[in-house]
Amino acid sequence: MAAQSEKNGIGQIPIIDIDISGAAQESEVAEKLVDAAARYGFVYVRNQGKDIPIEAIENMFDLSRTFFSSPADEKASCKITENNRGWSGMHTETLDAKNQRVGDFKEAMNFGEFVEGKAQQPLPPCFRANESNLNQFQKYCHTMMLKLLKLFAIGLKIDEEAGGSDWFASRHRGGGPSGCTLRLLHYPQISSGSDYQPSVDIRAGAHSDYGSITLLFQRPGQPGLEIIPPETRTAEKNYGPTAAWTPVPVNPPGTENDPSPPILVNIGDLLSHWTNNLLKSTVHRVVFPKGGKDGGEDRYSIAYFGHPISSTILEPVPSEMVRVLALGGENVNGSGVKAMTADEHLMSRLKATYLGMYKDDEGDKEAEKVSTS
Ligand SMILES: O=C(O)CCC(=O)C(=O)O
Ligand SMILES: [Fe+2]
Repeated sequence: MAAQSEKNGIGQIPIIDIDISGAAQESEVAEKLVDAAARYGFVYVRNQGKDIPIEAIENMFDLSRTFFSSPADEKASCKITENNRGWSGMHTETLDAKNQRVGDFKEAMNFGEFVEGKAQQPLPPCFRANESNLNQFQKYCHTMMLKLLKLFAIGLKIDEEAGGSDWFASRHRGGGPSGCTLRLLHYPQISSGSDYQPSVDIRAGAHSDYGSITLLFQRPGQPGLEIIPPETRTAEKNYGPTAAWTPVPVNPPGTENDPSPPILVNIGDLLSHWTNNLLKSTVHRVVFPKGGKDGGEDRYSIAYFGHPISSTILEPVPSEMVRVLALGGENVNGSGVKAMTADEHLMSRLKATYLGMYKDDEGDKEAEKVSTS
């Protein structure tokens, strides 16, 4: 099928088809992908079940519902630890501490990498019985991430002699652990009598993702994601209610008849930092549906956070498009910045998110330093 990209109006995130045949089409799609990532930091990837079978996505959502409805002590048996794996309950995570009164109205389950098909973390019975499906789903996501990274490298015209189209992908596969994380998310509906304040409370506070790229799976009829388009962002980092929050529909026009909503792909802080902010790490959040206290439905989503191999040194990207953006200061290509590894970058961001879980308090300071915002 022909690759297709359309900008359906101002402020709308482009929809791209990555079902590619032939090199000419590949570079056309790659260019569109880089344009979308440079302008919005987000792009919809049509989902016809070619990269990831629709059934595998449906099964993951079924499993997610089963897990989140299981008894509290079962969930507590795999509680999140410093390695960022496991279950985090309601209000555990506070993505935007400056603007939030309480933590996010969500619960989540993080899976780190599997080794030889086995999870490297405690699993409650429902996941234990589905370990091979979880492993397979993670593989699908990882493979799709590598395909996208290849397209980004082509779109950025990375120098052939330095590795060309494989430059990013080769730093995300084989040889050692990485921060790659599969995350199931559940945003429960508000029960009557709960301490929920519609004017301030939020399902997931404003944040940008930490890694290279994120794949996000959403469900029809369960909206809530919003972004601040980079071009509307102000210098003073206003992520509060008066920022230019723009809803991101689950099914943008033209995708309603696809077998599954498009997969949203967004750029994380690390890839933005790495490309001297050519690709944007866009701030986003998840809000409650309008309608008040007793309204709304449960919302489920699944995110795959792609990261380079932990020991990867974030050396300058050998691309003229990236080099011309080197202005010094925060840029990897500039002077005076310590070349950090992917793992150092990730740890600095995690410490800022899970207030209190990491014992030292350096996280906030380090996060400020590496933030691409
Ligand atoms: O649930 C969503 O739609 C977004 C989740 C998200 O942004 C995250 O977990 O980083
Ligand atoms: Fe996110």
